Amino acid sequence: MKKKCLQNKRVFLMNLGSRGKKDYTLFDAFRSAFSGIIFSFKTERNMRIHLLAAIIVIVSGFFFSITNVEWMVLILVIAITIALELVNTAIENAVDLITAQEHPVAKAAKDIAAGAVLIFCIASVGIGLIIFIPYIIERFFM
Ligand SMILES: Nc1ncnc2c1ncn2[C@@H]1O[C@H](COP(=O)(O)OP(=O)(O)OP(=O)(O)O)[C@@H](O)[C@H]1O
Repeated sequence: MKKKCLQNKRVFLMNLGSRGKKDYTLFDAFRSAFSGIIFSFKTERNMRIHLLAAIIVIVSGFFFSITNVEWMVLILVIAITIALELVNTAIENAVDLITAQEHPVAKAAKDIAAGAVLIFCIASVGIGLIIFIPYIIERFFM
């Protein structure tokens, strides 16, 4: 999958060169951004896990009728998690483009990017617990 996307990217860049940068419209930019998001969902298992977690959190938000401020926090947390995973995917692809060989610097780059996602995921779980535990206690234990 990654190889095919890399091939597509090379073909795209070659075509772009012949069309000229000016022909790259705002619509093209949005399309590229969406194809990046779809690429990440197709190639990254973690991204699909984030999506599943986001769906569970959103359904729980409706179930417990959380407040507007809590919705804003959750939306922000979901968006940042997915955005970080997208950056992580971009770094992984950039590293793979630079070297197909095992290299300690390539490992460090990928591990650090993954670490950034992990840190925010841990914070997200904490935020989720702070928001939902009082609702769970009120609904099921009182
Ligand atoms: N070129 C490389 N040289 C050395 N180690 C590498 C290299 N490529 C990947 N690794 C190691 O393998 C791990 C997994 O890399 P991979 O590119 O498969 O990402 P991934 O499975 O999508 O990772 P993640 O789940 O962390 O997003 C990296 O975190 C790194 O430790």
